[in-house]
Amino acid sequence: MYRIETEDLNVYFGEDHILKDINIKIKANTVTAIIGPSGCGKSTFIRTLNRMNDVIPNFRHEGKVYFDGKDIYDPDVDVVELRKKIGMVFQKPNPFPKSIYENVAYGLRIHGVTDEEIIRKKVEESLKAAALWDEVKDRLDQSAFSLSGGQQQRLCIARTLAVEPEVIMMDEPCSALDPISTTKIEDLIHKLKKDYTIIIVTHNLQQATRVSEYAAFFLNGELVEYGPTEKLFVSPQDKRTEAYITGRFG
Ligand SMILES: Nc1ncnc2c1ncn2[C@@H]1O[C@H](COP(=O)(O)OP(=O)(O)OP(=O)(O)O)[C@@H](O)[C@H]1O
Repeated sequence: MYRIETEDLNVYFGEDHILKDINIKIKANTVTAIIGPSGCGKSTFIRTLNRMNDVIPNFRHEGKVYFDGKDIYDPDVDVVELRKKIGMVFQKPNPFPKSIYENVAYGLRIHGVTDEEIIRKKVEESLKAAALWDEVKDRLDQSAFSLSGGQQQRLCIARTLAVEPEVIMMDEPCSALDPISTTKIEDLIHKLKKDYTIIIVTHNLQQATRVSEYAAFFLNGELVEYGPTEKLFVSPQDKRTEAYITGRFG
């Protein structure tokens, strides 16, 4: 069984047809890169996978989105629980105006965990998993805003990990970061793959080749090509993929 699967997925914002007949199957414990020029629907696609588009008033979809075989748009699906299982990290680090510790503890508290010892252990475990613990262990009470941009992004990853997701979606997580912080996030993605399924939107094609095993090329709302990253980059099957990866547009 695939962890995430879409079947003839179409997405509309009002009259605009944003995603067209998307069929994709994503295996557990893999990293999939979503690539394509600006405005082709990458963010809309991943936001459809954990129902984040639901908040947009004129959003409408047709087709199916399965998570572990269950259609996430079925009426009996608990959306809060779904978003806990399919976490999201955004382009710009967005820590809360709270301490480093409380940023990671937050998700546990809103999900009803009250035992401080459990929370403390989970905060430490999540910060370690996000490769941030050694840098912050002596300053957990300081504001999250005292961290560098790269550290803030790893803090946001720790916050996502704390609620034990199964899938982590990252929407251009390195685009606001310097090269050293970018390398740290990429190393982290390699490590996290063992325990999580990762979907990353990136404009950086080198990054896609460095971190992902599968790549999906979107263009004008269509999924033009999807397959093993190496194959897609070395021998693209579609002329449009070839044009994009060789820098002829986008
Ligand atoms: N809330 C919205 N209401 C209406 N149209 C929207 C909304 N959000 C996005 N769109 C449109 O949907 C299309 C796809 O946008 P999306 O943000 O998914 O593209 P993208 O590939 O992620 O772009 P980028 O790489 O620039 O972030 C665009 O034409 C955009 O204008």
